[in-house]
Amino acid sequence: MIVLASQSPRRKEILRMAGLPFTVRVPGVEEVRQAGETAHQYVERLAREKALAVDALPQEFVVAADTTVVVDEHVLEKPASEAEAIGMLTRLRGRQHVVLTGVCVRHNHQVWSGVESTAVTFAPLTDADIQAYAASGEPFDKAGGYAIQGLASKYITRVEGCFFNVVGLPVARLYEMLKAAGYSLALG
Ligand SMILES: Cc1cn([C@H]2C[C@H](O)[C@@H](COP(=O)(O)OP(=O)(O)OP(=O)(O)O)O2)c(=O)[nH]c1=O
Repeated sequence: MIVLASQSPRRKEILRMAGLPFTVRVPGVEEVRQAGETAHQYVERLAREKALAVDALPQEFVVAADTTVVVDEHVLEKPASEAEAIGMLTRLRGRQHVVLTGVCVRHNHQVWSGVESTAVTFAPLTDADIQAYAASGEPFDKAGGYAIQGLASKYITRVEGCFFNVVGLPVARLYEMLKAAGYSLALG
């Protein structure tokens, strides 16, 4: 059985869509980037910490992830205010940025992890577009302040790489990691 160490509704939805049965155990991990840590190191470390922060039986496969948005070396996490969301979207509009998701599988004292990267391009949004989107409330529990699978979908002109990685879980890469760890769908 897969144990999803996440409270993200999007991560649950992606596992459900992929037909991977799971239960949820929510880790209590503080998401603070360490000085000098690259964005890749940050998301991979957090995914590992989340996977290690939940109890699991030897036969269970723990899955955890952490997503962040990087543009011009700036790491954009979840906006804490409408003003912060407006600032993020202003930085993202009319250009390409990268979404990184660190993903971790833990099984029987063994840990596998990696970072999947997807390039996303935004249309040139007007200030009015950005203000309306920020006022929608959608940005607030999303890294980078947008949801490619939500209202922001009408603003995304190009995706290069795994789409589900942007939403929060690179499910094809995760499935390869699960199989490498000995997971089989027949196990349920
Ligand atoms: C970029 C982007 C992010 N997101 C979401 C996915 C994640 O839920 C969130 C990134 O925050 P995370 O800190 O990775 O995850 P989380 O806090 O939501 O959940 P947990 O730590 O318990 O696993 O942003 C989207 O839903 N759509 C998008 O387009």
